[in-house]
Amino acid sequence: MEAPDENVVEAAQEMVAEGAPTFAHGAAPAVGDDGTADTIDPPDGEVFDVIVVGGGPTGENLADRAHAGGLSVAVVEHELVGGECSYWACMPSKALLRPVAAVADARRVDGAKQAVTGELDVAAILARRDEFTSNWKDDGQVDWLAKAGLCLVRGHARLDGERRVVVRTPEGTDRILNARHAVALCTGTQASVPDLPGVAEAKVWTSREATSAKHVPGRLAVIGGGVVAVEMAAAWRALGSEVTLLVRDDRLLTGMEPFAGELVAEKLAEDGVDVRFGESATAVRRQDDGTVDLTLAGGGTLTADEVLFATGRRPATADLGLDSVGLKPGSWLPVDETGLVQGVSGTWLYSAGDVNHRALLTHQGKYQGRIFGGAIADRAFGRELDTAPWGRSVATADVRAVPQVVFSDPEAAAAGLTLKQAQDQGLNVRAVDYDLGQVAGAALYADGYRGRARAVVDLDREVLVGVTFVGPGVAELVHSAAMAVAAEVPLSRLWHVVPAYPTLGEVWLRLLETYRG
Ligand SMILES: Cc1cc2nc3c(=O)[nH]c(=O)nc-3n(C[C@H](O)[C@H](O)[C@H](O)COP(=O)(O)OP(=O)(O)OC[C@H]3O[C@@H](n4cnc5c(N)ncnc54)[C@H](O)[C@@H]3O)c2cc1C
Ligand SMILES: NC(=O)c1ccc[n+]([C@@H]2O[C@H](COP(=O)([O-])OP(=O)(O)OC[C@H]3O[C@@H](n4cnc5c(N)ncnc54)[C@H](O)[C@@H]3O)[C@@H](O)[C@H]2O)c1
Repeated sequence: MEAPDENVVEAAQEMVAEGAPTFAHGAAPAVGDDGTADTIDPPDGEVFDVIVVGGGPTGENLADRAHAGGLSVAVVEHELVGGECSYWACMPSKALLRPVAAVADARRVDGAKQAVTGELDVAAILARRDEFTSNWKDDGQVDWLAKAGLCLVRGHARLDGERRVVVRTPEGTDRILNARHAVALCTGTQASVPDLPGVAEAKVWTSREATSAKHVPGRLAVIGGGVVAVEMAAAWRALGSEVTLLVRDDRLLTGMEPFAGELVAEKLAEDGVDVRFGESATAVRRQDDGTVDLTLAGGGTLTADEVLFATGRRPATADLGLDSVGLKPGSWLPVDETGLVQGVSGTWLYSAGDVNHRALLTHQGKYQGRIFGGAIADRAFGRELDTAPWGRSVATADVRAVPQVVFSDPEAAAAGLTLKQAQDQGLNVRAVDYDLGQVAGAALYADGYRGRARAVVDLDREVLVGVTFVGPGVAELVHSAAMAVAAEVPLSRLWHVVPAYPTLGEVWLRLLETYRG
């Protein structure tokens, strides 16, 4: 099976349909040739209108949009085209979790549960996961780049002053690229592991090992309480590991409404995960027999076969030549609303995706890629940008309407702000809550359905600024929430958006009825 790739399929179809040419290196048509563009006189090397560093989902989309806007684009990638998401993050993690959810759903329906008589087939799940990562080969995405008319440069890129990038190729030579208009840094993040005694020698797991492991560890200790910790604890528990989850906070998923973490923790514990709040490790030691001992902050030790540090991310900018443009190596790259890196003069240096720290999610990186790629082309051709909120050239949704799904059991799906985030922003809001189990569609979906929904209403404008659903099957509701929040649909009009009966979506009506009283 050829694994579908969420990052590229749509754009590939579009570009293939257009029959976009593959540029020879440096020979691409130059916008500067018409005399209207901002040009440079490169001392040496090849010249492109735009150089994109990092061929992850963000870089691919930004490159595609800049090219569609009429610019020649080089994409530099030092590992696999497709980035973290395709090989060690979204795709493999969801490939591990989907069979778990399918069986859990069947087990929640009387009449269906009787048909689930066996265990999960771990080997088949791992094999299917491997297919979804194309066995960690990027041929499919490399083909797409070529069809999209983008030039792939393999190697490690470093900035070397304004609009100049030096690429250390796999052969060990340096290739110099000059950008007429823009350099876009889309280098993503790496796992951030705390510098505990023994951690470097202990060969601990990060998200990379947790998503690509070929064997199920007997005992897995997971450190962290965020999305990676929750999803990977759920996946490996279902695949057979004894999992201990060490959470230094007093709840899981602190970025979401509190009830999300509560319901997820409850079910993880029911499924046999040992969830310990207010606990973390202070030292790690890999023993001669291969097991790992964790010294616990609260006293005592925990022995496991593997330990996963799911303790957040750091920007992949330590070896990117940032000092050559006055930026600090290893720092995040915050941007203005059009993607320009703050602290660098001119309109040539952009950053997009995880590395700018706006919203560490594939779909938001792709969104920024579309918006900033368009802004780069507009600036190159001297077109006026539309920078009003929700305008063509700004990534407003990053701050107002980010959707996210945690693929735990139950799923947690949210768009926009939590109640607390809205209050912290000074908005005059009210939370409207509803027990999802009371919705007919939910009762049909699963016997004894447990779930909850919250809408956060901006009382001054009577629009929604945030919506959260927690329960089996709610992932597919998230786009309705994102639409309501991003489109700022007045509640008076939402009243006319009639949910089909009997679906989970009827929760929308119940939330509105509860609000109206
Ligand atoms: C376990 C896990 C599960 C996740 N699940 C989801 C999910 O379900 N949904 C979701 O939306 N998000 C998910 N995420 C987050 C998602 O993976 C990231 O938001 C996304 O990958 C960011 O895309 P990016 O293109 O900005 O960066 P990346 O995907 O990290 O791509 C950056 C690319 O740049 C390359 N690069 C870096 N430095 C250089 C250099 N100097 N020279 C050349 N190339 C370079 C890298 O090799 C890489 O290919 C998950 C993350 C993890 C860890
Ligand atoms: N389904 C999805 O959308 C999905 C799935 C996985 C990851 N992601 C994204 O990837 C990013 C990374 O996820 P993550 O879970 O690694 O990071 P995170 O920042 O969401 O969570 C990190 C967790 O580690 C804990 N932690 C940090 N340092 C620690 C330390 N020294 N000791 C003990 N605990 C510590 C934090 O308290 C927190 O609970 C997130 O932004 C997330 O949105 C998304």
